[in-house]
Amino acid sequence: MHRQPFKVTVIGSGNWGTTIAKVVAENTVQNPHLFNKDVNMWVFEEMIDGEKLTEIINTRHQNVKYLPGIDLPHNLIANPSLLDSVEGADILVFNVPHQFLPKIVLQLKGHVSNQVRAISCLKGFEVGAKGVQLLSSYIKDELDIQCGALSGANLAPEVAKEHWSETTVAYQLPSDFKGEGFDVDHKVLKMLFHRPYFHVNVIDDVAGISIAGALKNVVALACGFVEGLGWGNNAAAAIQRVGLGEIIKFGQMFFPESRVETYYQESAGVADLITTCSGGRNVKVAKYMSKNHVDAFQAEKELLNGQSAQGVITCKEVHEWLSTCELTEDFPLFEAVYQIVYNNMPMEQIPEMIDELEPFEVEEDDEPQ
Ligand SMILES: NC(=O)C1=CN([C@@H]2O[C@H](COP(=O)(O)OP(=O)(O)OC[C@H]3O[C@@H](n4cnc5c(N)ncnc54)[C@H](O)[C@@H]3O)[C@@H](O)[C@H]2O)C=CC1
Ligand SMILES: O=C(CO)COP(=O)(O)O
Repeated sequence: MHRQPFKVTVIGSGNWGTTIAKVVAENTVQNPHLFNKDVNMWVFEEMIDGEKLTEIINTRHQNVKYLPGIDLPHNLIANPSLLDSVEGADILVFNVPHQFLPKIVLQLKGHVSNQVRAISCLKGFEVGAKGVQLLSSYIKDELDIQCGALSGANLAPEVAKEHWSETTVAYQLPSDFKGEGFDVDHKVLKMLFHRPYFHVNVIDDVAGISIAGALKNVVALACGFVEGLGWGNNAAAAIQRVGLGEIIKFGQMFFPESRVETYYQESAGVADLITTCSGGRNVKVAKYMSKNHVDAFQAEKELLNGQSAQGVITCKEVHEWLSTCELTEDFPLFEAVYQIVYNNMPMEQIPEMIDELEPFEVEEDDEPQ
């Protein structure tokens, strides 16, 4: 880590990756004392009608595949080489669908100084030898760099169009914090992400915002199933109520450092659950499955043009972890989503699966005469 101005690289260029890169690049231009103007964005290269996506971004300044119709700042530079894009960076902003993170981190190992600081915008978990891990902890452990998170009620297309929204950034200062002006702190992160249309609150609770962000995608799938069945708003609200309970329980059980207040006080909590269940990709994929009788992978393929509905993978990660702990019965909604997506359980069975009431037993004396 050098003295400011800090150099920033965004790793990822999907729907949210490109949107956050736009936000960051707008702020680096406006704050030259704090940040280097140019922002590298690592792009998983692909050809679009015979042209490289990186070349399209660098010449037409639009990500025509993952964020069409949105003009990008000219100081945002697409780079197809992961290692070249992180060269000299002080701050890494990770923003890829989380199934690709292990491969990316493996490539970065040995090429990133432990003085670099990072923020993960990913929503999901890593389940492996270390049990269930936050993605920020996974990045921190694998690369030996301090890593926080950004999560909120942020449907990318709305943020990209500069419609007002809020978000939460969570970051804990590392034990080798170098001091103001020499290191990343809450003030620097606010300057990096806050825009007039994108209001940032910076807190310490990395676990709370990450758990909420990962698990609301699973709840959104359940919401899409009942909506697709035509059960209406009451059913969707019931799913969100039960889902919120399971999100909080999961946090308290496996990440006791997370704070319950984060779920209702921060954009990353209930607000993100509501927006995702209203108009996110997860709810759309689940509705499509329900209406067209296709599986989740087919629905993703037909609907999302290469984008990812992260709940499809997260429900499996959650199931694997809960099975290891023999606790699947304690999270009936998460388990129902897993069974629907991976074992063809009929969606109509959700109410029975999540029913928390004891079966109503008629006493003999009460039986109608
Ligand atoms: N899109 C949204 O509205 C929001 C997304 N998020 C989260 O941000 C994270 C990133 O999501 P998006 O940017 O929307 O991604 P996306 O869903 O648009 O996925 C497309 C991206 O994946 C990349 N990709 C495809 N194959 C790959 C491979 N083999 N290796 C590496 N990259 C590959 C593509 O190049 C493209 O950049 C996810 O965890 C998501 O949950 C968070 C808030 C909002
Ligand atoms: O995380 C999101 C909104 O905050 C985006 O949700 P989807 O991935 O379901 O679109």
